[in-house]
Amino acid sequence: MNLTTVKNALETILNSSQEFGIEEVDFIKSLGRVLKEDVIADCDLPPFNRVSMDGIAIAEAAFNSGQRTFKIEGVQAAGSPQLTLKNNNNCLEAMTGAMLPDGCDVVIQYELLTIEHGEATVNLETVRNFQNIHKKGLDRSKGAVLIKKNTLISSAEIGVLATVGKSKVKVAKQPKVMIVSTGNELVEVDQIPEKHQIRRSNVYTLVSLLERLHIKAETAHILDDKQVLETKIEAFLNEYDVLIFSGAVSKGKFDFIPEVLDDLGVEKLFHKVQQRPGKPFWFGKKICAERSRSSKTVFAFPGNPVSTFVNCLKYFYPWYQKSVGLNFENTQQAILSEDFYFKPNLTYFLQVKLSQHEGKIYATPSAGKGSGDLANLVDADAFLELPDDRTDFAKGEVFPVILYR
Ligand SMILES: Nc1nc2c(c(=O)[nH]1)N[C@H]1C(S)=C(S)[C@@H](COP(=O)(O)OP(=O)(O)OC[C@H]3O[C@@H](n4cnc5c(N)ncnc54)[C@H](O)[C@@H]3O)O[C@H]1N2
Ligand code: MOO
Ligand SMILES: [Mg+2]
Repeated sequence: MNLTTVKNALETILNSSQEFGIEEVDFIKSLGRVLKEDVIADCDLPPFNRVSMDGIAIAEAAFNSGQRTFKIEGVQAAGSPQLTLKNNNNCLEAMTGAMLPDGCDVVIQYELLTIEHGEATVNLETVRNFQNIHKKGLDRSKGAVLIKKNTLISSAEIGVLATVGKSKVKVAKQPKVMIVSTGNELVEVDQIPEKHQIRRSNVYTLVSLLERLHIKAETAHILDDKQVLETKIEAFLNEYDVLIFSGAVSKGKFDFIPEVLDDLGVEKLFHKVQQRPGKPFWFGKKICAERSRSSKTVFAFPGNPVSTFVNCLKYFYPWYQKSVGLNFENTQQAILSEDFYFKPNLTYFLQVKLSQHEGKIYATPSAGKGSGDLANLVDADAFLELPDDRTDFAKGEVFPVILYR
């Protein structure tokens, strides 16, 4: 049997990544999306010399000439236009966030003052020019690139978008995704299964995995009926950019997905990967004739829950990340905390529990009872990727790790 290596499978998948265009969204809805324009400072940051302590604003020259008591001329509040110190020997009370009054270059906080009869006396030997003043343009200058194109928007970026007045922002369009489960044995979550049935769980795992990427996928369930599968999948291929299947890709009498996809003109790029779990993974693409640049991508994951889970993380995630312009290299690694043995000539995605010790991340095997044991996923945190070229993995060795928490 001809198995594709994990490396080749991933390479094929990354080579078939595609862009889905750009759209403009309200900045507050852009969390988790990928920015498709540079965000520029529309003014200096801060935009004016900003008082950073509540107190009084004075002229340094007056202080340096020996003066310690200053008559209060008025109050410079935040949100009020800039005042001017009329007499250089006086002061203005000035609040945090206010413009530094014209003629002042030092702010002294209330804690270091005594105020009596409209005069402030300073209990200090020296002052520093521009003390307690956040200087105009100190953080960034007008015109500076504050956020680069292709940045994943987090709460930090949301604040910056707001501050430069980007109420609408250009982001990568998300692919339209349909997640399909198959199988006569599956019933809905709110149903009581018969003795021969189980509840349908994989689609919900997949929906939630895609939600972490801020993709809102739709779902469907199709029984093991080739004709029905053909009709429904044909319609889905017309409507969606990506189809993700779970189940019916192995050798069973009712594992119709590969032949149905073939009948519908989806080109198989590989079927079966040299890995466990998730070996019968089928991946393909359909080029749409009428819009030649657009194509449909099909991830048909094996039905066992752990297979579906790990394959979505290992293959769909980087495909999506590359498609929208994000860095997709998984550089995370962990140290195996005990010896492990795995005989088959397959890349093994070992379920592990992670822990930290002296700044290092350790992975303790929590292998579970095979790819049907989805309960074990709750006890683990990640998959440690053990290469297919050997059987013994020693305590202390470092391997790539795919986290899901
Ligand atoms: N003769 C062989 N049999 C099998 C092989 C093989 O190489 N030769 N491979 C095994 C491996 S490995 C896997 S993985 C599974 C893959 O099976 P399918 O992709 O064909 O999936 P199904 O047969 O439909 O289901 C397998 C298993 O998963 C359960 N399942 C399916 N969908 C869901 C869902 N949405 N939620 C929860 N559970 C689901 C299903 O009930 C089955 O128990 O094939 C092996 N067999
Ligand atoms: O690929 Mo299967 O997932 O080993 O059970
Ligand atoms: Mg099967």
